[in-house]
Amino acid sequence: MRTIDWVGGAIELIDQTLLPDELVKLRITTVDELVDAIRRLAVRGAPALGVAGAFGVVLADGDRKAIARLRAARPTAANLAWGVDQAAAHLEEGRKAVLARAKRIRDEDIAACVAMGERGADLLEGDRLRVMTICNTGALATVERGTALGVIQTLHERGRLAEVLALETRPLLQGARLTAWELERMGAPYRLVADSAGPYLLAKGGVDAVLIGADRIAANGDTANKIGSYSLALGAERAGVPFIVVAPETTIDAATPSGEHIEVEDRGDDEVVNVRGVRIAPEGARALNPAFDVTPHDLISAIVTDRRVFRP
Ligand SMILES: CSC[C@@H](O)[C@@H](O)C(=O)COP(=O)(O)O
Repeated sequence: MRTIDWVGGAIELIDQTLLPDELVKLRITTVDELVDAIRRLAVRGAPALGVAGAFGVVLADGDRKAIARLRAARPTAANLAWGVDQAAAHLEEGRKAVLARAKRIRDEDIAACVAMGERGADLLEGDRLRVMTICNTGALATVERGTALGVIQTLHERGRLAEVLALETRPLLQGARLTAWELERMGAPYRLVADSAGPYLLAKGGVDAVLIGADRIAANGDTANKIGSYSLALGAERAGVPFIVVAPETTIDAATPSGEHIEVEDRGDDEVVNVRGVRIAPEGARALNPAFDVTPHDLISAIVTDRRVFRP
């Protein structure tokens, strides 16, 4: 099953806001519907956003304003603007050429995830690995298989996975709702942990590697990823645990020199003061809600892409 695809002249994607309770596919036929799906995280994860952006240009039918709206729907994941630009570069050649480029981006993403899974699993040493991860970097964040969770799936398929510690990932619980759902379907052993338990569990020595994805990697290796990644990087360094970023080359933004230039999306108060529609803070409570943080390159042991391994 693909997270996102082009089916019968429209985008078909899994509505991730309904997981793990319901597995429902949305059929998207306009750019406005797609922008709405991206903003409310029905489709999410950097590589999946790249594919969504590319197919979205087909739906835009040459409307430059609609393409600009789509490109700006979420600012941090490099892949969204990249996918839009790649497809839009073929606008002069007509709709067929735009659709062909978008389909190639989808197919390249599938191949990239297979390559990252193998390269990441080859890089790790040991036979009974206990790994920690945050957010969701699985098939749901790509077209198939995923990035960091793709490495974990490959380890599981090779019989080398002892356990995954998956951070629940407040405020939107991508770890609890999506990663746990994917690990269940894989039949992989896992336990969920509260985000604040991450660095303590690293310090206690129960983890062999931290594997995360990336939303944007600056030219110097500084990496934006889901909020909470930075505290895991600090905890991993202190504990001497490898901290590994797994992302396709399409997430590398060579035009951004370092992390301080990365725009971090602020998603507003509601997601923090409410959990799945239930208010948990007093009326009038305000919140800060950065969706991502930036891990400096010196805290990263390796960046595994579909083509190579960087050691910053
Ligand atoms: C393979 S996905 C890499 C990242 O996009 C992922 O770790 C992440 O932070 C996603 O954030 P989200 O806000 O759910 O789109």
